[in-house]
Amino acid sequence: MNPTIVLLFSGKRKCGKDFITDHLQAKLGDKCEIIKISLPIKSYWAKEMNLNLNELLSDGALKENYRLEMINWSDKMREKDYGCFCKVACENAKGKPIWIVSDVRRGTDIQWFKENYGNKIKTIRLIADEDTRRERGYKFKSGVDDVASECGLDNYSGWDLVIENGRNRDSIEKQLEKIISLISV
Ligand SMILES: Nc1ncnc2c1ncn2[C@@H]1O[C@H](COP(=O)(O)OP(=O)(O)OP(=O)(O)O)[C@@H](O)[C@H]1O
Repeated sequence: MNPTIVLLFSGKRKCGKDFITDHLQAKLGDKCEIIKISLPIKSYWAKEMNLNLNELLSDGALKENYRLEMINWSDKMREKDYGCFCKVACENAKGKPIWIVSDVRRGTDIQWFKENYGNKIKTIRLIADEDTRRERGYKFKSGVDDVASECGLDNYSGWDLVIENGRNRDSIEKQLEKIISLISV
């Protein structure tokens, strides 16, 4: 079964992509599935390096230790097929009507979803001020924060919704309400 709606979430490091999409999933329940484009990348990396996949998926230090290498390896793969990780990541979600893609990072990610799911996609940008992101553990790293995986969508202007998740954020309930209103239009 194809999805009826595909929500694409984007935002810079520590803006709260996992936090917001986890809460959204808890609210929507069985109807939805979270898709992480980074999952096939991390699965490969965990296998190759003999790492704990769950730890690599969590908000801990392991992810940061390997982030740069994972970006560089995955960019090489994308040069051959820009949709390769999007395609594999979606396999797990087949059967659910609402797809929540929690880590859209590049124009080619949006392009791939548009090509495959057309007007079912809605794009959401999460923003947070740098101080708040720093409090959550963000620290600028050259090769990570100044390359396409982090900045690829900085100049994208077609967002269906922009959500503030920094110092001036609304309550999570209000944030979720705004997102859910996209599903019903
Ligand atoms: N609205 C919020 N209220 C309270 N804590 C938050 C909020 N948003 C995010 N956080 C916390 O900030 C930290 C970073 O958030 P999260 O992991 O969701 O960011 P991310 O955008 O997914 O980061 P990354 O790009 O590194 O994967 C987490 O510990 C999370 O619980």
